[in-house]
Amino acid sequence: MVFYESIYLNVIAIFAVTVIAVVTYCKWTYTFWKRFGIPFLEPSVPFGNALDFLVLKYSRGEVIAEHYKTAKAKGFKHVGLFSFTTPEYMPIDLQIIKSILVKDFNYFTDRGMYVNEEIDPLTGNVFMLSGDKWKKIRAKLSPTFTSGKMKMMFNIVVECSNKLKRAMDIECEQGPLNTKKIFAKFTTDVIGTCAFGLDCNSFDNPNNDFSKYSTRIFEPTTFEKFRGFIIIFFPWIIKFFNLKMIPVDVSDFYFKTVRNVVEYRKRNNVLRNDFLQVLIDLMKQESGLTIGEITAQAFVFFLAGYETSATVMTLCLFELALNSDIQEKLREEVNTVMERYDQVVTYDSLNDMVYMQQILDEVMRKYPPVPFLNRVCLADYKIPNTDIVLKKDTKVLISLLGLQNDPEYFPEPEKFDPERFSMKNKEKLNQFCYMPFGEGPRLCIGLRFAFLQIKIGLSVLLKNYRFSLNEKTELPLKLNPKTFTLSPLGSVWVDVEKI
Ligand code: HEM
Repeated sequence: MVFYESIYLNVIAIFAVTVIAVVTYCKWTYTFWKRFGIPFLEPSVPFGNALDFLVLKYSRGEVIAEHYKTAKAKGFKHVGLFSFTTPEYMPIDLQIIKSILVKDFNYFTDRGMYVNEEIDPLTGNVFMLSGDKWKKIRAKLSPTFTSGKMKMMFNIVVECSNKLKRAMDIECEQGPLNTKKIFAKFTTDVIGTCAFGLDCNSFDNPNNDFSKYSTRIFEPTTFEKFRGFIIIFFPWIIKFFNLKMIPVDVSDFYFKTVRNVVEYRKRNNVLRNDFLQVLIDLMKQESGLTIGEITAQAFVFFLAGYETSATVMTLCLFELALNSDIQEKLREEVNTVMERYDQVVTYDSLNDMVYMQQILDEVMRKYPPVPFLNRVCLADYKIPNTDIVLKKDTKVLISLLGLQNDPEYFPEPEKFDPERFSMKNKEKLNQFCYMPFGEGPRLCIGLRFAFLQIKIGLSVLLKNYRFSLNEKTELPLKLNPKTFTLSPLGSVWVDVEKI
C-alpha cells in the first residue's frame, strides 16, 4: 500500500514539476517581443496566440486576420504574436510590408518551409524551396507562364470548359447545383491535363486516380492532419526523426504518372502545348532539371492551382447569385464581347471582359484564397524608420484577409462592390493593401493561368445559365476552420436556369 502511495506521489510531483517548468518556460519566452520593443498581443500558456485555430473554432487565416484587426485598432505599426512558443512578426504598416516583400527581399527570400528532397522529393518544389535552389528553379520556370505560353494552352482549357458545359446541362436538370464540387472537377481537369498531360475526365469519372490522390492531400486522415500540424508548429521534430511529409502512395502516383507520360511522349515523338512539355524541355537543357525536379513542379502547380481557382469560382458564383444586378451586368458584357468575336472565346476576348476582371478582383479581395503570406527573416534586420532589429530566423506573417478587409483601405469591407476595382479607383489603390497573389519576386507564378481558367469557365457559365442562391446554402457563409486556404464550410448551392 505504502509502495503504491509513493508511486502516486511521485507521479503527481513529476506532473507538477513538468507543469511549472512548461509555464515558466512559456512565460519567459513570452517576454521575447517586449525585449525587442515590439508591441504584442497577450499570449496564453502554452498556445500563444493560436488557441482559436487549434480548437478549430476559426481557420488560421481568420485568426491571423483577427490579430491584424486588434493590432490596427490599437494603432500598432507592427505586432508580435506567438504560435505556442514560436515568435511570429506581423507588419501592419504598408511601408514595412513593402520593404519585406520587395525592397529588402534579400532578407526574406524564404518561406521557411520543411524541405527534404532526399526522402521526400516532392517537397523540392518552387513553393517550398529556399535560397539558391529556389532562385534557380524559379528562374527556369518563369518562362513557363508568359502570355505566349498561356495562348498556347488556351485551347486545352476551352476543351475542359466544353466538358463543364455538358455537365452543367445535365446537373441543372437535377436540382440545385453544388458549385464547390463542379468547379473542383473543372479545375482538376484543367490542371491535370496541363501539368500532367492526362485526360482526367472528372465529370464522367469522378473517382479517377487523379481526383482520388488530390482528395488524399486536401482531405487528409486524422494521422496526416496531426503530422501536418507538427510540420507547421514543430518542424524540428520532423527533421530530427527524418520523417516523410507526403504519403508514399501519393508520391508514387505522381512519379509514376510523370514518368509514364514523359516516356510515352519520347517514344511517340509527341509534342503538346502544356506545362509538362515546357518542363520536359527544361530537362533537355544543359544543367537542366531532373525527372524528380519536374515532377515536384508539376505537383505544386496542381496543388497551388486547383483548389484556389475552384474556390474563387465558387465564391464568385455565390456573390453573383446574391447580387442579381451585378450578374446581369456581367452577362451583358460577356454577350457583347462574344458577339464581337463571332461567339468564339479567344484569348483577346477575355482581355476585353473588363467588368469580369473587376468582379474577380473584388471576389479575391473579400475572400483571398491564400489568406496570409509567410516569410522568414534570414539575417538580423533593422525595421525601416525604427531602431528595432528583427532577429534572424523570426517568422513573418502578412495578413491578406486582414488588409483586404480593412475599412481604412476598403470602406464597408463586407459589401461586395466591383466598382472598387474600376480603372479610376484601381489607380488610387496602394498595391500593398491588395495582393491576393502575393507580391515581390516570390509572387504567385501561376497568376495568368489562374485568370485564364477562371475566366474561360465563367464566360461559359454566364452565357448559358442564370443563377440564384438555393436555400441549402447556409447564411452567413462560414469558412472552413480546418483548411489553410480560405474555403467555404459546406458548399454554395445555387439554382440554375438555362438561358
Ligand atoms: C486564384 C488562384 C490563385 C491564387 C489566389 C494564388 C495565390 C498565391 C499566393 C498568395 C502565393 C504566395 C505569394 C507570395 O508569397 O508572395 C502563391 C504562390 C504560388 N502559386 Fe499561386 N495562386 C493561384 C493560382 C495558382 C496557379 C493556377 C498556379 C500554377 C499553375 C499557382 C502556382 C503557384 C506557385 C508555384 C507559387 C509559389 C511561387 C514561389 O514561391 O516562387 N498558383 N499563389
